[in-house]
Formats: sequence, C-alpha cells, structure tokens
Amino acid sequence: MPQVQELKGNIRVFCRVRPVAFSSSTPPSSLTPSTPSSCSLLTGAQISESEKQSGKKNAIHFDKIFSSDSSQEEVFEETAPLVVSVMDGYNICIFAYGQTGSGKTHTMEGRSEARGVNYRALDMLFRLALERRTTMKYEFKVSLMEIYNEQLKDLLELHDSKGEMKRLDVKPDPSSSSTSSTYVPDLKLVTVQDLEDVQRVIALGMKNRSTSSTQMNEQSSRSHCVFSVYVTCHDLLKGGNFFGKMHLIDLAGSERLSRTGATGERLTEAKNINKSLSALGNCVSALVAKSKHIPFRDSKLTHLLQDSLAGDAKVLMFVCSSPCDSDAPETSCSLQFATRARGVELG
Ligand SMILES: Nc1ncnc2c1ncn2[C@@H]1O[C@H](COP(=O)(O)OP(=O)(O)OP(=O)(O)O)[C@@H](O)[C@H]1O
Repeated sequence: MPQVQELKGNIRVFCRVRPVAFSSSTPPSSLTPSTPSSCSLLTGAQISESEKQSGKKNAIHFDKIFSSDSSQEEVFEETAPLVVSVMDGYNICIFAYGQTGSGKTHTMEGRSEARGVNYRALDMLFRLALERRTTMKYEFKVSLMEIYNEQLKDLLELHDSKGEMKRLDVKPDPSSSSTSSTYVPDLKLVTVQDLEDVQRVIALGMKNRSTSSTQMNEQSSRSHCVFSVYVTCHDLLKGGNFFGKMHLIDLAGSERLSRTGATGERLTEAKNINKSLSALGNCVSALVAKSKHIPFRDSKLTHLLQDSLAGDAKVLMFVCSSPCDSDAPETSCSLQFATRARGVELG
C-alpha cells in the first residue's frame, strides 16, 4: 500500500521524456527530422551527467525523472502516494505541462492498452474503498471541464439543443473561511461506483472536447482538460464526514506560433493557450517571490488553480519533454518553468 505523503512542502515535479519514435513516425515537414542520434537532449542519465559537469548551481533537479522507456505502471507507482491522500480528506492537484506532442495526454489519459494516471488513480481509489469498507464508507463523484479560448465549459452537460456546452465560472467558495478557496457553481458532478461508470463519463466528455490536428501533433488538445474527483468519506467507527478533492489536469501544449503554421481558428486557440500558460508562469513566479498579489485572475486556468496553488493542496506537476534536439528551445522553456514551479511552497 502506498504511503500517504506529508501535506506541507513544495510543488513536486516529475519529468517525463517521450520516446523518439512518436515524432519520427510522422515527421513534421518544417522540422528537423528526429533521428535517434539527434535525439540526445534529455535522458535521466544525461541530466545527472550535466549536473556533474556544470556543478550544483546550474543543475536541474526534479523529484523524479522518467526516461522514454518508463512504463505507465512505473509512472503511476510514483504518483500513487499522492493520490491515496485524497481518501484521507486532502486536496490534490496533478497536472501535465509541456510543449505540444510531448506526452501530456499519454501521461494523464493514456490509451486502453496503456492507461494513464486518471484511470489508474480511480482504479486505486475504488480498490482502497473496498479494502477499508468495514471502517469507512466512501462516495465518489467526478466532473469534467475544459478551458477553451478562455471559456470554462462543462464537458458533461450540453447547454442547448445546438450542442453548445454549458459555460461555467470560477467563484470564491462561500462555504470556506479561506479567501483562496474557489468553486465552480452549476458544475455537473456525476456519482461513479466503478471503473465502468468512470469510463462512460470520460467517453462522453472526451467526445465534447476540443482537439484537432496541428503540424506538431496529429491529435492535439486545444484546450486544458480538468478531470476532478470529489470524495466524501464517512467514518463508520467515529462518525462524521470529511471530504477530499483531486484535480487531474491535462494542459494544452505550449507552442511557438512560427513552428505550428497555425492560422485562423487554430491561431486564436494557440494564442489563448499561450496566454493562459504565461499567466500560470506569472502566478508561479509571484508565488516563488512570495508576492502579496498573485495574479490568479489573469486567466481562467489560474483562477481555477488558485484553490490548489494558494490553498492547502498537494500539487504534482509532470513536465513532459521531447527528447529531440529540434525541440530543444521548447524543452528548455518547459524545464525552466518546472524548475521555478518546484520552488513554490505550498500549505
Ligand atoms: N511515454 C510515451 N510512450 C508511448 N507513446 C507516447 C509517450 N508519450 C507520448 N506518446 C505518443 O506521442 C503522441 C503525442 O503524445 P500526446 O498526445 O500525449 O502529447 P500532448 O503533449 O498531449 O500533445 P498536445 O499538447 O498537442 O495535446 C501520441 O501518439 C502519444 O500516444
């Protein structure tokens, strides 16, 4: 059984490197083709090697590095201790960050033959609930939202017959004494009892999600996707209830507009994605500097994350990276962001 991690601490950062093969199979015409020999930028071994050479000052530190041959099981094994604590009433936020095509969706959602963190997390929660059934009774609800072009949408509820999704907003939580606590009024929560329920809900939501093909990724997420799990725990021995909440977030990929060849609608999407990711960067910098004002309200993404980043959540960030030299500028930006994020003190 994974051990529950301590509440206080910094944002934990896990670095995951995508395999080479996925970019070389369909090399984008405008990019340097990815060959194994040119894809030497980032492996666990090389990070520690560069660490040795450059000395501690410039070294990049992560809580864990997963190389390109790390399996979904290995990744989840390290993530599980954090996930478990939602059953004990903690708030958890796990998000994947990185350039487009770097493996964020693979890490969070995965595929049916290689499930990602979301599915494995729910699987573990259901199994734990069963194990603890003589002392605790758990109820699970989930929600699925996306932030697309700076609009927060409920992926589980249609707003009208034209197929428009219901639009949502982030508001201060009136039931909490903490000023950083937020909630999303009118968000649809669905009770789930097993993995089949979860799969049904996710399949419905994903049908409504905004993805499209870009030069960098055949099935690129054009929105930030927020899958949330709400756990109510009834203590059967002592009586009383407590609550835990977990956000599992697949961020849209950061991208250089010049590389993506985006025009029209794709360009608007890309600009909105980059804007909200830089708002996240600004909040992280302000949190590291312990500024009085953290600009959470500058974007829907940061407003939604306020609850986790300024509250009492345990936060884990996957920084997903391409191993290719041709992606070096983006990888460098992602790693710098991850380094800053790791300096954020929580709790
Ligand atoms: N560790 C991995 N092992 C196997 N396949 C991977 C891995 N990482 C990524 N891939 C594959 O690479 C491709 C791109 O990955 P993915 O869609 O997860 O990227 P992304 O970061 O979510 O991109 P975007 O931001 O454009 O949505 C997919 O086909 C995915 O299955």
